[in-house]
Amino acid sequence: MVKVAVLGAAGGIGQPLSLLLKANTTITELALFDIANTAGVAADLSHINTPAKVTGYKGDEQLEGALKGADVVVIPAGVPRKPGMTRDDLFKINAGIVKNLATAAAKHCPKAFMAIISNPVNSTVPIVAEVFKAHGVYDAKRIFGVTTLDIVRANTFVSELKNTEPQSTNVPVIGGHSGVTIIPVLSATGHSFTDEQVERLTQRIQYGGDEVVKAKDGAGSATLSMAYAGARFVNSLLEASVLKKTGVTECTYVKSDVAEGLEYFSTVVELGPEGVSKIHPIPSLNAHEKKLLDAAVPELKANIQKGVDFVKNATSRL
Ligand SMILES: NC(=O)C1=CN([C@@H]2O[C@H](COP(=O)(O)OP(=O)(O)OC[C@H]3O[C@@H](n4cnc5c(N)ncnc54)[C@H](O)[C@@H]3O)[C@@H](O)[C@H]2O)C=CC1
Ligand SMILES: O=C([O-])CC(=O)C(=O)O
Repeated sequence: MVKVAVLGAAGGIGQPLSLLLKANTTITELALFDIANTAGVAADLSHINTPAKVTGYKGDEQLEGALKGADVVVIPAGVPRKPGMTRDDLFKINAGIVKNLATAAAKHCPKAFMAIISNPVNSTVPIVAEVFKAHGVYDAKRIFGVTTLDIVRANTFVSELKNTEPQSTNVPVIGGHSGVTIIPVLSATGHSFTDEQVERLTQRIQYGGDEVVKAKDGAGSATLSMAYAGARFVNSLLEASVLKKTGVTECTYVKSDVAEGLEYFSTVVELGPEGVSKIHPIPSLNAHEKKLLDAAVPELKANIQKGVDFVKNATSRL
């Protein structure tokens, strides 16, 4: 039995993500949770002839049912950006949402792999970790920030420039998931780029999210490409943990000591039966990439501290 719970399943990401997960034949139960509209999404997806039994859960009182027995919990719940906003501007609303959902997960499925999509990821991952610590069920190997969309974008943009197959282009993107904290390691692709190409690609990968926010013009941020990226990440987790495939890797934002002074960082991570199996070090960086890393550190550090403090302050008020 393999149960995946999607929290925020009726949203812009939640619906297409749930559709893609319904197509994964390893999953036997897909639990869809949201504060509204889950019944319709669940009924709709339940007619697809793949093994996963689809169930809908709505509102706080049904959260336990969605989470009980879950092997993987994916969280795309929360508000998206509008033009002019940073991901950090979402903290005010999303921090509380993620904290409450993590609290329920710590109680009802403490061993589940937690895949966090809700922004700002740089802060929401530490929030989930602190909640699990407060409940005495913390396992750093099981909590992931989903940064896969940065890799998906980087692969697309590089393959367009270099005329390579998009699926076999593989650009490591390390660091965090917002603006300057997103560090594409173009030097690791085996391609050569002019300085101007590096500049343009880096800017586009770091601000790919803004490109979509602008194009959607007030109607939200990336949903379809994020659903694709989220499904890719969950599929990799299940391949490594359930199907016991070896050598499955993804860049993901986890508790890590690869970057001095930072508690969380994304590099290539090998996935295994217990979640994180091996964290690869920061790949060798050229001078330009070292500068990107230097620029990322202070922002990432502040984002992480903000998440940690949010839970600590909330706990002390209890
Ligand atoms: N990690 C990444 O690369 C990306 C992250 N995101 C983030 O994902 C989040 C969701 O984005 P969208 O799906 O576009 O937003 P959306 O507004 O379309 O959907 C969010 C869903 O969350 C639900 N929700 C709100 N509070 C909830 C709660 N307490 N429990 C359960 N569900 C709740 C809403 O009812 C809604 O259905 C945003 O924070 C966005 O910034 C978006 C794209 C990429
Ligand atoms: O830009 C946003 O707000 C959503 C996001 O994280 C992305 O598309 O990478």
